[in-house]
Order: sequence, then structure tokens, then C-alpha cells
Amino acid sequence: MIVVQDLKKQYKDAVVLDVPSLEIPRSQCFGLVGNNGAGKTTLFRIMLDLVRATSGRVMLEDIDVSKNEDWKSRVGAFLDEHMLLSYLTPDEYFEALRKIYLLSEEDLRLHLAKFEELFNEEILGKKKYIRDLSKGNLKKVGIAAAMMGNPEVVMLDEPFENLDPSSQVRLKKLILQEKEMSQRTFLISSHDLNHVTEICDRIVLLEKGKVIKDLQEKSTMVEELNAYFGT
Ligand SMILES: Nc1ncnc2c1ncn2[C@@H]1O[C@H](COP(=O)(O)OP(=O)(O)OP(=O)(O)O)[C@@H](O)[C@H]1O
Repeated sequence: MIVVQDLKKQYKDAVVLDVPSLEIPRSQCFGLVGNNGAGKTTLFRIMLDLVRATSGRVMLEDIDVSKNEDWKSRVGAFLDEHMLLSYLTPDEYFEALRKIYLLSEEDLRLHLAKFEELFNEEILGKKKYIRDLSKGNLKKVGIAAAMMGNPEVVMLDEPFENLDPSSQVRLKKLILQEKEMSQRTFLISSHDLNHVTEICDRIVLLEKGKVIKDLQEKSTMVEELNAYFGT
């Protein structure tokens, strides 16, 4: 369970995030939507202790993520390309992570096999550095890396952005499979209302840093979001 308590982030006079309370139960696929600047990435960055909150806290189980490091082995995330080692090839990068996560070569092979369709023969076995990959292929590397090491929680910021239509469908399939086979909690931010509502059990709508809708009824989610965004 992830618990957000009295969380505020302020830059000078601007309050960019103000979430009094939010609970994300284990194995929920939690979608986060909102217009540009709503605070989605800021919330993820605070959850990963990449940015310090002005006040309040994020707890993973009973761990305050800003006060204790023990949550780090339980969380995988891909927010942006800065999280990758761009001077490595994808193969070298996955191999480095394999050693960090103490996985066997077979574990890594099995993990990457799940991404075979999504990678579409563009990622592995090529002698191309991560820095030279297309934006979509870079995202695929980041997503595969975020799911390594069997994390309890996976956070993905805009995972569908820059993916071609077939890759978007393949990624949705992959997340749905992972959801079914593991007890993983997914936190996914997206501007793509159709994709996010299709895979998530719950959608939280942020606007100017505040939660203005918390939708848990699958049958009416798309309708409510379309009405809000005027789409
Ligand atoms: N370092 C910073 N200094 C000042 N303001 C910041 C800083 N980082 C983020 N902000 C502001 O915080 C607000 C929330 O930004 P955030 O990136 O979290 O939004 P978002 O919902 O992820 O937006 P998008 O959909 O455009 O990615 C924005 O107004 C942004 O300008």
C-alpha cells in the first residue's frame, strides 16, 4: 500500500501539488491523468524521493520514502531518459542491471523474452548506444528496465508517448499480463485516456496540483474523463 499524507510541493509562491490524502492498495493499476502542468510528474518524483516535498509524506507500506532507503529494492520506475545510462547499448544496460539486481543470466533472458514483441527486433543485439535510439525505442528500454528485479511497484510516466500504434497495443497487453501474473502495483500517468482507462482499475484526475476526481467505476471512467477534457 502506498499512502500519501498531507503532501504539498511549492516552488516559491506557487503550490504545484496539494494532496491531503491518497491511498493506493497493493496490486492496483493506478492511472494518473491531468492537463500539462497538473503535477503528475511531480507526484511521481516525490514518491521516488527525487524531489523533496515542502510538507507531508509518501509512505510505501510503513516506510517514509524520504527518510529510509529500504523501499528502493521494491520499486521500479521509468520517468524519463535521464534514468538510463545512455553511453551503454541496451544489452550492456540490461546486463549491468542484472548484476545490480543479482539476477541469473536465465532470469534476464526470461525477463527480456516478455518484451520480445514490444522490442520488435529493434533493441537487442544491435550495436547501437541508448543515446542513439529513437524516442520510442528508448522508452521501451526504460520500461523493460523498470520491471526488472521483480519490483512490487512499477511507476511509468507517459509510457505510451512516442510509441507507434502497434507498440502501444503491445505495451497494454504486456502490462495487463504482468498485472494478471504478479501482484505488482502499477502507477501510470498518461495523456492517452483510452489506453489508461483500458488498463487501469482506477483513475485519479489531477488539476493544478489537486485531486479533483478519483474514478473507480470502470464502466463510466471514459465518459467522465471525456466530459471533463471536452474530448
Ligand atoms: N523545478 C521547478 N521549479 C519551478 N516549477 C516547477 C519545477 N518543477 C516543476 N514545476 C512546476 O510544477 C508544475 C507541475 O509540473 P509537472 O511536471 O509535475 O506536471 P505534469 O502534470 O507532469 O505535466 P505534463 O503533462 O506537461 O508532463 C508545473 O507548473 C511546473 O512548471
